[in-house]
Amino acid sequence: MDLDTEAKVLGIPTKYSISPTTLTITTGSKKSITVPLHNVIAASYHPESKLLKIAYVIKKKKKGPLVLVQLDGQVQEANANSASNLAKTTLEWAYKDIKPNRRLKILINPHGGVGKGVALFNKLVEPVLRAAGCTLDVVHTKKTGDAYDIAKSLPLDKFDALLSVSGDGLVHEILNGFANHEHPRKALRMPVTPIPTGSGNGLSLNLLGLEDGFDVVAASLNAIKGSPMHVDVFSFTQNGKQTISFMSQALGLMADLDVGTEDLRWMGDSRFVYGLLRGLIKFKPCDVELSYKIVEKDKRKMFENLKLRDKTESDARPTEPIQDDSSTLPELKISLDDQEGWTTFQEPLLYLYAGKGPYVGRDFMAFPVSLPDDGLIDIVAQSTTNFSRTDVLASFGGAPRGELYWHDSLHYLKANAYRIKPLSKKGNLSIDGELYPFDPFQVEVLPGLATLLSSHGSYNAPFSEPANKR
Ligand SMILES: Nc1ncnc2c1ncn2[C@@H]1O[C@H](COP(=O)(O)OP(=O)(O)OP(=O)(O)O)[C@@H](O)[C@H]1O
Repeated sequence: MDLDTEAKVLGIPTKYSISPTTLTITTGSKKSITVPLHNVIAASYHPESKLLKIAYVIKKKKKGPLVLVQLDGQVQEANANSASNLAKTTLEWAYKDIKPNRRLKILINPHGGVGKGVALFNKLVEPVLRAAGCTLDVVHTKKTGDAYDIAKSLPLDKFDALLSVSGDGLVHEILNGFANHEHPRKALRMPVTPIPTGSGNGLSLNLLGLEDGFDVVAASLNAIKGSPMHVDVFSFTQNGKQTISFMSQALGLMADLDVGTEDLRWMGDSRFVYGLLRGLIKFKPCDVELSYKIVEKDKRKMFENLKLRDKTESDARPTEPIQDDSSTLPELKISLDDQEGWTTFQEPLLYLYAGKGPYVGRDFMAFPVSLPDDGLIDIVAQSTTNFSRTDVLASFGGAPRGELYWHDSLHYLKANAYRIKPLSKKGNLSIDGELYPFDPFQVEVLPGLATLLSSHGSYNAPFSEPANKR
C-alpha cells in the first residue's frame, strides 16, 4: 500500500508519498527526495492549523554528515484526510518495533575531546532529539566520577536509554556505575549509546561505522531508533578490585598510545598516530607474562565465523533483553589461583591488545573479527620476533582496514579469560583508554551483560581479506 498527499511548503506545492520503507517528497518542479523511513523521526497532522509536520535526517552531500530537516506543509481542506493518514502511517512505519518518544538521560562531559561537547550537543544533537519527541534529562559532568555516581543511582524505570556525550572514557564510567547499582543486572540492561565528542570514540565507530562514527546526528538517530543490542563485557580484576572494561586493555606500545599522549589532546584523533610514531622510535618490548584460556587461534576460522555472522544478520537474533533479576553481577567462573587449561605466550611482545569491537580508533581496526556476543575476548599479541620497525610502519598503512590481522608475527586468538604478570616495574596499562597501575591482573568475559543501541544488530565494520590471502 502506498499513500500520497499534498501540501504547500513555504508556498510551494509539495507532494508526499510513502511506501513501507521510504518517504518521497517532491517540492515544486524540483527533483524528488527519497528518505528511508529509518531516517524519519517525526510525522504529525494538526487539524486546527492544517499543518503536516515531518522531520527527518538526511545527508545533503553523499559523504557529508546527516542534517535535520523539518518540513511544515500547509494542507488544503480537500487533502486533510490524506494528510492525516499519511502522517499516521508514516509514524507507524518509521517506528516499526521501536518505542517512539524515548525518555533519555544524557550525560555531557564539557571537557571531552577538544571541548566541543556542549556546543555540538546544543547545536546538532538536541534539536534532533527534540524533533523526535524525546524527553531529555541533561546533566553536565563536573569532574571524573560524576558519570559513575549518576549511573550508580539512576532510577531505571524513568529512562529508556542513557546517552554519553563524550568519548569512550565516559562510557567506561557509566558501565561501572551500573555494575555497582543496587540492581546491577537490570542497570546493565539500560541501553547506553555514545554521542561522539571525545578524542577516543571507538564505541561510536563500532556502532555506526567509519563513515558515520564521528557524526553526532547519526549517533542521535541511533539514540532515537537503535534497538537494544546485548554485548559481552569484561571483568578486570587487579589488586583485589573488580572493574568492568567494555572495550580494550592495552599494554606496551598500544598503551603508550592511549595514555602516553594525554598532553596532545588538542591534536584530536591524530594524537594516536603521533603517539605511534613516538612509540616506534623507542620500539620497547613489553615485559610481561601473558597466559590465556584459549578457545580459537585459527585466523581463517575466525574470519569465516565473522562472515557467517554477517549473513545471518540481525533478524535471526533475539532483541528482547535476557530476563534475569538477580541482584548481583554474575559470579566469576575462573578464580585467580586457577591453574588448569592456561597457555603461556612464549615470544617477546611489542604490545598486547585485548578487547571487543573492531575499531579502537578511526585509524585502527584492532579486532577485525570481534563479535559483540560470542562470549569471548579477542587477544592480539604482537611478537617482536621476525618483526622490525619498518614492518610496523608498513603494516600500519592497512590498520584502518584491519590488515595487520593477517601478518604472521601478529598472534590473534579468542579466549574466555587471560592474565598478565608484569616482569618489570615500569610500563603503561590502559583499560578502555584510561591509565591503570602496571600490576598483575586477570580478565574474564561476562557474556551479554551490557546493552548498547544499534541499527545493525552487530558492529558496523566491514572486514575483508587482502587479495593475496584469498
Ligand atoms: N567536567 C569534567 N572535567 C574533567 N574531566 C571530566 C569531566 N567530566 C568527565 N570527566 C572525565 O574525563 C575523562 C575523559 O573522558 P572521555 O574518554 O569520554 O573523553 P576523551 O576526550 O575521549 O578522553 P580521552 O582523551 O581520555 O580518551 C573521563 O575519565 C571522565 O571521567
